[in-house]
Amino acid sequence: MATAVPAERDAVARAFPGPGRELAVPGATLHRIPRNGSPQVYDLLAAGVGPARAAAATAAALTAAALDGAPCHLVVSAGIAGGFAPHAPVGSLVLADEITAADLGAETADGFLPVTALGFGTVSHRPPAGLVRAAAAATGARTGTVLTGSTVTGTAARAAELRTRHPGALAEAMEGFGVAEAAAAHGVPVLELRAVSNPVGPRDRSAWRIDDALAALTDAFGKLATVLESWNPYDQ
Ligand SMILES: O=C(O)c1cccc(C(=O)CC[C@H]2O[C@@H](n3cnc4c(=O)[nH]cnc43)[C@H](O)[C@@H]2O)c1
Repeated sequence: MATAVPAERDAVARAFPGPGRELAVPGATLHRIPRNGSPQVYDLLAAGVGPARAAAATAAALTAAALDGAPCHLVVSAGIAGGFAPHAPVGSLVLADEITAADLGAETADGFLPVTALGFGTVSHRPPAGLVRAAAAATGARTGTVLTGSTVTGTAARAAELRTRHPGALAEAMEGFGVAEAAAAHGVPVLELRAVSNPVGPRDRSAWRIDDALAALTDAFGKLATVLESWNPYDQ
């Protein structure tokens, strides 16, 4: 599970009985939590803020696990996010059915072109649909696109532009696409679960509800655990 900052990682960790232990691998520090009655473990990672840092740390953790002979079966990008009103209000949970890079491309006189239109790479990853359905049913999360950007939206105009380009977008954060790129490079499926701490739009720090969002994240992971543990990776 890859969060951006330690406060998010600790919110996820509180959902599990623990205790965990710190494990340093080249390029990342993991917080390893045993799974009840199973030789398998949960590795929690505070990967850093932004898609590049998140991709680098997630890739390091995945490589370390593979070299250790215990490859990861699933990567979960998790944390707080901005929610597009009225679709994802503050305090709600959003599970990505699509993880999309919102600003990877080129600006032209005729508008934004995604990098795929330039003939490169990818701009979206799709988590396994069955797992998204089961996880949403267990947690009560709304499902939709979660956008990844390197810049937090700060105006109503930018929020409207993003919704016009991505009508299915429910939330905006800064790491999911980076985590998903690392997972894809390792052939590992990915989920993104976000708790909405603020509306996407005009900057208003007094409107942030970070503690409420972190509590919602803990609650969600408490409900998600049985879904993750019963999920068969061959049931995409
Ligand atoms: O200074 C600001 O105006 C501002 C507004 C919202 C969020 C921030 C952050 O520094 C948090 C970045 C951190 O949290 C995630 N996050 C939370 N809300 C949003 C958002 O509205 N848009 C994008 N990212 C958000 C993000 O994944 C980072 O990890 C500052």
